[in-house]
Amino acid sequence: MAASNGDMTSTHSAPKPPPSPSPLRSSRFSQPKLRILVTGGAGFIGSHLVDRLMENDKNEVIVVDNFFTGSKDNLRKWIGHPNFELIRHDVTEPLLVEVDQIYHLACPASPIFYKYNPVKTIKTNVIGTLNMLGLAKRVGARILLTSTSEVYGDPLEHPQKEEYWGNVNPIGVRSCYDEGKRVAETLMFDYHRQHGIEIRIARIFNTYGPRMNIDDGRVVSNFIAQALRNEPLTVQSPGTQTRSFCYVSDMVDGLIRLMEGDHTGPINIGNPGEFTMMELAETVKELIDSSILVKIVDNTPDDPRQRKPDITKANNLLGWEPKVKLREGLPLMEEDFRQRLGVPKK
Ligand SMILES: NC(=O)c1ccc[n+]([C@@H]2O[C@H](COP(=O)([O-])OP(=O)(O)OC[C@H]3O[C@@H](n4cnc5c(N)ncnc54)[C@H](O)[C@@H]3O)[C@@H](O)[C@H]2O)c1
Ligand SMILES: O=c1ccn([C@@H]2O[C@H](COP(=O)(O)OP(=O)(O)O[C@H]3OC[C@@H](O)[C@H](O)[C@H]3O)[C@@H](O)[C@H]2O)c(=O)[nH]1
Repeated sequence: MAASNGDMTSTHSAPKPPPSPSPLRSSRFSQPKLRILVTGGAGFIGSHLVDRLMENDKNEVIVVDNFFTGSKDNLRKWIGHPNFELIRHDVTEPLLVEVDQIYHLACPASPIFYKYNPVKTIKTNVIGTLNMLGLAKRVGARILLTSTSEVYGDPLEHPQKEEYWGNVNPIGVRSCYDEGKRVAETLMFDYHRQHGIEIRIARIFNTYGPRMNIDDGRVVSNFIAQALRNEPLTVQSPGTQTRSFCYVSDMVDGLIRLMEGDHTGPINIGNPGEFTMMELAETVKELIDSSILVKIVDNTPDDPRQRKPDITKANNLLGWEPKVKLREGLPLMEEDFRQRLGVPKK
């Protein structure tokens, strides 16, 4: 188990050795495939991750999802494949499967969905993560949590480094998600220190790309869908708030490098290109239709005013950096949205 240079765990007491994996792993007679569980694998990032994992014939992928925001459609091409299994299951209930790695993504990610049933969101983050850690402990699996830039809250440091502890409202309407993910990170490190579980934590910054729900509610999907429907782009006030947008293929690459590497994290995975929401609206207009209007609408409480990852760690420890610029990624998403909305390019 690695606690390497620059790793935050090196400042804590030495963790226990990890629990042993299944005896089958050391068999000299059979060479079993690597069994990988992806929770939330029917969602946006999860399904792209599954596509990448399934490219390797030595992997067997099990997806667990309750289909709250995810869909079987995202996995259609793998259903029936001998290396693939899809289980309808809610991670707030215990799960008994035999696996070697766990990518734990299950959790609604768009603010409109995680605020829809905040108690369920926090249960998913806390009980769901506890269940996946219990599973990792029993079977000796390595587990990766997709945490979030929202652990930095409305950040007072800019750009955000992993060492920054954040500025989060513990009782606000976003807290079910922000604080839920913070507790999930705590649980990961406690299981690591107390039980020697091999953990990996990715702090994901806003990610976009094909396959996002058309009505996901996040800003990139909203603007593209609005532009294609000839509706005004709804910029939430003041419009000067910033985000950094990472294309989904870069994100998946970062997650796999983190899982396969020697560093527990937390590690920021995101694209440091920073845009105001007004700039994003102007870029979408320029790409899709310059006659589209922009409408300033009310914002929601506790919306972070700025967000930009410092990716020095991802760069140095994982050899990772994003490749796809916003202006390259948006047209790929536009094409996917055109197909799904049935709006051909003029
Ligand atoms: N996309 C982003 O910008 C972003 C940013 C930061 C963190 N993340 C994290 O990445 C992960 C995936 O995000 P996404 O954008 O693909 O969102 P998504 O909503 O498309 O995917 C989440 C998936 O989890 C499933 N799910 C939700 N609750 C569940 C439960 N209790 N049991 C089983 N399955 C459940 C959903 O049905 C869905 O398939 C989430 O953990 C999210 O917090 C995403
Ligand atoms: O129609 C819209 C939607 C959103 N916005 C603005 O766009 C910005 C980004 O909002 P989004 O809803 O896309 O996403 P957020 O940045 O708030 O959270 C996101 O990033 C962190 C992840 O963990 C979350 O899963 C993800 O939703 C906000 O400032 C919001 O006010 C608009 O201007 N118009």
